Amino acid sequence: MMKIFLIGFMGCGKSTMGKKLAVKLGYEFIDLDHQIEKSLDTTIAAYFSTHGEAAFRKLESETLKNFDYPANAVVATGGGAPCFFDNMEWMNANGLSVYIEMSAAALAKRLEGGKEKRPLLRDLNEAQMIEFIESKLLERDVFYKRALVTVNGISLTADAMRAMILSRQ
Ligand SMILES: Nc1ncnc2c1ncn2[C@@H]1O[C@H](COP(=O)(O)OP(=O)(O)O)[C@@H](O)[C@H]1O
Ligand SMILES: O=C(O)C1=C[C@@H](OP(=O)(O)O)[C@@H](O)[C@H](O)C1
Ligand SMILES: [Mg+2]
Repeated sequence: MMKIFLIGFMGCGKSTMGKKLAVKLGYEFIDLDHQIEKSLDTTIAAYFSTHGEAAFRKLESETLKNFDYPANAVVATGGGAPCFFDNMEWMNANGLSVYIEMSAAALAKRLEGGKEKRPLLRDLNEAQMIEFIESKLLERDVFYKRALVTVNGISLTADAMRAMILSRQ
């Protein structure tokens, strides 16, 4: 039984690489944000604007801890998940956490086209984006650094992730 939790800032590739890694490992892929949207029958952006971030964080933590995981799974978490409640400790106690690390500048480039579905970014202009990412990354890095494995998100491949993970088992 193995659960791999992918963590890292918005845009580092948790959802994209998670799907590919799951195929490589023959594990199931679970995107916690998609699970939350499915259970709410609305988007995270819409939920944020009607209920606020605190309500979302509660729901996120409950989904993370109470999801009926298959035996072997690659789990893409949301970028804020490790930074609230005891979520990071829970992940480390229940699986292998993998931090996909990237610089603020590289993240800003990646996120240019993906702002709309991310409520924390959608209202920011280009200058505000880089400023926000820099300060938020600094604040969150202390949580991300508790991951059991760290990989660099630039030119990351599913094969490289697989090799890194298998070497830890
Ligand atoms: N390894 C990668 N190389 C290049 N682009 C990537 C990579 N991983 C993700 N992307 C792109 O970056 C953007 C954000 O990816 P996504 O998987 O949604 O990130 P996250 O789930 O961590 O927020 C998407 O446009 C995706 O196509
Ligand atoms: O960093 C965050 O606080 C968030 C990241 C998002 O997921 P991605 O990291 O997959 O974009 C999503 O959970 C929500 O918009 C909040
Ligand atoms: Mg994602």
